[in-house]
Amino acid sequence: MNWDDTTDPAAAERLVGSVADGEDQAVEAALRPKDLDEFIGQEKVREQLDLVLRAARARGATADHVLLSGAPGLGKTTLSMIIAAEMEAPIRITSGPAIQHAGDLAALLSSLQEGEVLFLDEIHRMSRPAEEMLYMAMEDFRVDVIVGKGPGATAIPLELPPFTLVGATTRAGLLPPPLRDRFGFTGHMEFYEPTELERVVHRSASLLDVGIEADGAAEIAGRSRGTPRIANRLLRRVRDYAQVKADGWVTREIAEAALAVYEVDARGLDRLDRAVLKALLKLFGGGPVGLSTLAVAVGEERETVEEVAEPFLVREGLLARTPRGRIATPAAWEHLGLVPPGSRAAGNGQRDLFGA
Ligand SMILES: Nc1ncnc2c1ncn2[C@@H]1O[C@H](COP(=O)(O)OP(=O)(O)OP(=O)(O)O)[C@@H](O)[C@H]1O
Repeated sequence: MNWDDTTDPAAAERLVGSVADGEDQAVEAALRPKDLDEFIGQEKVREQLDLVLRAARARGATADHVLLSGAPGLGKTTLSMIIAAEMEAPIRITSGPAIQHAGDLAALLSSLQEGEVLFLDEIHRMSRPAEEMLYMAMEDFRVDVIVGKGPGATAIPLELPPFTLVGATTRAGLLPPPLRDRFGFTGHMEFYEPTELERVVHRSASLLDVGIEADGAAEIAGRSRGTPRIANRLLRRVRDYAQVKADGWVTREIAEAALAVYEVDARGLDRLDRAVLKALLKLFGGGPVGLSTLAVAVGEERETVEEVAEPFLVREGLLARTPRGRIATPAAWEHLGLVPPGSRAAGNGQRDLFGA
């Protein structure tokens, strides 16, 4: 699945976008769980990783390389920091797009300390030559530095200290098998359950010194699209509202009122998501309709509809992509309080397609 909405500017501006914005980056450091016990949810990954790390510690060895895959904002960076903390090792953080030349990677690898954790975000976006150098570095803790050009070029082997590579990717399927195979452990990060996100919201509220009722936390969690980063962001907006419009205490009513101001609905859809669904239902009778036509109808670029709005609508079972075009599911009609044309369900409080 394509979760990689990092390149679309429309994605970055959204309150429910999963990519970190400047404000997120500033506060996220304070909200990150510091060890595996504090890390909420992802039970399988946590349990498996715990075993990998304990075993490495017991052997006095550097932990195996770890690959973490999953959508943005699910906690891959946080887990890499936890890995370093649990191994009592320093961590270096960089990303695939920042390593464009094999020489950049050689310089980085040769400056690592023994046992250091190297977190490589967006590992699927590394250049080919750097990727090939990484194979040998991961397996043999050695790189060949090429000196000179053409027939006179020579490869000088450079020994590296043992290190743990933690690679993160939103697109595990894009990694070449030789790279994937060199990781000793792969953890697939799933979207979080609402009850887990409630715990995330409670924890963050306590760190941010925000008073919150259980109902208020549940309301925020239910609109957070399975993503802790979004939960934390919505909490901050709700906190603003509670401080400006009330006494600072977050109740269900306050959370609902605040998120209505920001146009994030009960299921976590925002203005763009609803515009796409509304056009599909009201203008095209639920489809099928082609992506380009749908994009024109909502006044957005085709890529914005496809990469920013659709993945969540599909995941929520509100929209389906078919060979004949996009179609709305019965859940979409229900969510927007509309009834499909020809349906005999009108009269139960829902409006039919043409507002009758
Ligand atoms: N399991 C969790 N428990 C509590 N908080 C979490 C958890 N996972 C993530 N968070 C919080 O969500 C925020 C985003 O997490 P993080 O930066 O680790 O995500 P990411 O998957 O690395 O995102 P990206 O792919 O964009 O780099 C952080 O502030 C972190 O505190």
